[in-house]
Amino acid sequence: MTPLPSGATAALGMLIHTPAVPRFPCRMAPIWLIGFLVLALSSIYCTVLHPKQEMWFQGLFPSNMCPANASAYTFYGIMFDAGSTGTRIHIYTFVQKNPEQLPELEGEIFESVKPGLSAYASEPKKGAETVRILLEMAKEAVPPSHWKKTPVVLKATAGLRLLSEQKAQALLLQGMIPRIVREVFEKSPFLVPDNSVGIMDGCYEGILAWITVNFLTGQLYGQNQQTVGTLDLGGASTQITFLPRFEETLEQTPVDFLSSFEMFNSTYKLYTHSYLGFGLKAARLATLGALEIKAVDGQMLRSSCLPKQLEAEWHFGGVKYQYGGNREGETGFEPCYAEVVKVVQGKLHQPDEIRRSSFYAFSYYYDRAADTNMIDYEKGGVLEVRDFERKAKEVCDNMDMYTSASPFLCMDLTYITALLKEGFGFGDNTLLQLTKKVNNIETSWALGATFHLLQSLGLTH
Ligand SMILES: O=c1ccn([C@@H]2O[C@H](COP(=O)(O)OP(=O)(O)O)[C@@H](O)[C@H]2O)c(=O)[nH]1
Ligand SMILES: [Ca+2]
Repeated sequence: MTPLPSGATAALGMLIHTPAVPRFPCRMAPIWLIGFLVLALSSIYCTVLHPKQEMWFQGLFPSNMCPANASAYTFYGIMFDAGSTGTRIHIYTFVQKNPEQLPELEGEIFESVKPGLSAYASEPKKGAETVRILLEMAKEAVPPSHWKKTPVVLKATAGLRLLSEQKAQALLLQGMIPRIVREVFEKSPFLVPDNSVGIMDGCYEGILAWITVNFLTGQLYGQNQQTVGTLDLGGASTQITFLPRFEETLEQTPVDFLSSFEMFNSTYKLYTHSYLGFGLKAARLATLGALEIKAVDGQMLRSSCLPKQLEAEWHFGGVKYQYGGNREGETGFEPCYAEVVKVVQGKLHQPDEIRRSSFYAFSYYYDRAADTNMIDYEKGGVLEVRDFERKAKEVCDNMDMYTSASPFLCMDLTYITALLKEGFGFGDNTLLQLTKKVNNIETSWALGATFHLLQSLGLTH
């Protein structure tokens, strides 16, 4: 495994450049008065306020105009996350205040589109166009003088790895989407490193998300580091990553679940695994039995986790599925749990230690908890594993009241419960910190991947 950045950002100093500029009266002030005001404000800004406080006039001054800041320089990194359900752009701004200090992460611009690139298997040009439109945003966010030295990279995750064989060949082996996306990058004014478009190995997904979360929560530098484990639930795959505290965990873990890397002068030996086919949407297909059937077209797939009278169509990864409720048979939490548990039982490694730890959980864990008002959509919150089970029972046993927004709500909550308890082996009272953003930065593998990228290009000191 390639070593991860040893000298990346060590402190978070976030200045928010969204000044609320008051409206001035139309009459022009005398020119000397304007000059005096500019000098006075810039001097207050440079000597007293910068970088501690946010003021309406702050955005009027370039960050390098203050003498104390003369050696500060800003640089950027652009990371695309091509996931199974959507494509996202992360544009990060870093500031190096002086050569002795590590650069700081100043902020992130984030945007996403749906569906993901795998939905464009038969029309790769359209897929690449979604990337081009997102990249236009980067031209707004990064000043033209920095375009040439700002790297742009796209990493695809589980969606593309799951595509049916024929389409996967067209897409990956012949490299249609990667080739066209690379052309989009080459036509842009940004720096296009070698291997700028590719598929990310599952184990990196977990490690890089763990780095992001532990960096953002301040656990990768300074004293008293108490790292936190991370749980990511994508559409097609799911990852679990933590730093084992007990020797016996290391002894009882298969070697391919352990990865070592160095960061901020420390070496971390992480437990990490990506389970392909255990993402929320892949689990829906597995529950419906769609993965065992070769030609799913025309087959009605039924489940006790769906509203009884439902019959509908669902497109995922370029394939059309027809699904519906158990018209004749049972519906509700119990029969649903019995169906769903088969998808996970005995298929995942269960490290003992996790029963005694707490974890950060994001992506679909967050979305389903927010959809059912267990947490605030903006702020997130802390839940116990048993809260997912309680909510799954409530939704599945009252399907008509809950499933108008998504017919899969009962199945999704039941799957999350089964994955946590029967899959990973978490206890009922294990605490989960549901988090979408920390300090306004997305909890995604993309930040960890950008550290790695900047380090490999020698852009961080
Ligand atoms: O920046 C992101 C990336 C993903 N997600 C969540 O993760 C889900 C699915 O993940 P993804 O499409 O990345 O699937 P994967 O390819 O990881 O299996 C999305 O619907 C979101 O809920 C998110 O909240 N922010
Ligand atoms: Ca993902």
